[in-house]
Amino acid sequence: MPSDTSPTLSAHDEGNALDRRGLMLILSSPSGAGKTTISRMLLERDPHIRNSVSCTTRAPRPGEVDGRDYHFVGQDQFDRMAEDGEFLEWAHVFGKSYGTPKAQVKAGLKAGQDYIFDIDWQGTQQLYQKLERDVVRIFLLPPSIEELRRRLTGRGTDSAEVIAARMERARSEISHWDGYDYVVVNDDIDACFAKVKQILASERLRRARQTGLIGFVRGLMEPDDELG
Ligand SMILES: Nc1ncnc2c1ncn2[C@@H]1O[C@H](COP(=O)(O)OP(=O)(O)OP(=O)(O)O)[C@@H](O)[C@H]1O
Ligand SMILES: Nc1nc2c(ncn2[C@@H]2O[C@H](COP(=O)(O)O)[C@@H](O)[C@H]2O)c(=O)[nH]1
Repeated sequence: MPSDTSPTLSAHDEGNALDRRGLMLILSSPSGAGKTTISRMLLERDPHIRNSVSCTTRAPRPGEVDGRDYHFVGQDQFDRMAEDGEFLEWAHVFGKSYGTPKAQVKAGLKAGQDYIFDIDWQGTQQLYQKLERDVVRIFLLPPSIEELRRRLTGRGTDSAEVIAARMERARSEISHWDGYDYVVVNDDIDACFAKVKQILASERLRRARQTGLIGFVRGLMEPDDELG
């Protein structure tokens, strides 16, 4: 029998697992490749992961909700927050400012909470420099440049000018693919989602994240009273 101080198996993730530290799942891609779609699918289906809601100075798109999709802030407020060190990372993207608020994430990770980040390569590098062991980096690629244009146009949320600017940046965004742990081509959405889920499931099982393992293994290795 394990002693009183041995950890018990706790309900965590799918099925029972040991207590563990949370992880930061980063999704990056050229604009329109499918980060938001995959993030939403994950958030709807997996109760153990939360969205890291960024601040941005860009205007809301139709259907976007303040506080859920982004915190929409003015440039002055964003600059003040950056100056006060309120961001884990921040960057200028497509002429606007975007940043990840620090609040919650650090404490959440310690308590075993996972977070999903839809951020660009600049933010990914900053998070990796600060929290390397917590970060899992996935880059999504479109099946072709033509399909990327079709998706940006078909989304119907941006002006022709905005779409042209994002297409113009697509190749330079794609050039950062090799700064990621995993690269997934988002051709079929369900197949892509299945791969992202597989990555998440494996990363949750990493030994270094399983903070309950040391005590659990110690308990297993204690002498068995019944054997004498
Ligand atoms: N595998 C797919 N097949 C077809 N359409 C897709 C697929 N994945 C995403 N889409 C569609 O492509 C459009 C762009 O997707 P989404 O908004 O998720 O991209 P994004 O990478 O988050 O873009 P941004 O960086 O501009 O926010 C959406 O209309 C979405 O429904
Ligand atoms: N470095 C950061 N990049 C971010 C953040 N939030 C979003 N993004 C990236 O910006 C572009 C454009 O996003 P959109 O919603 O305007 O289409 C995209 O690549 C996002 O991943 C952030 O907090 N930090």
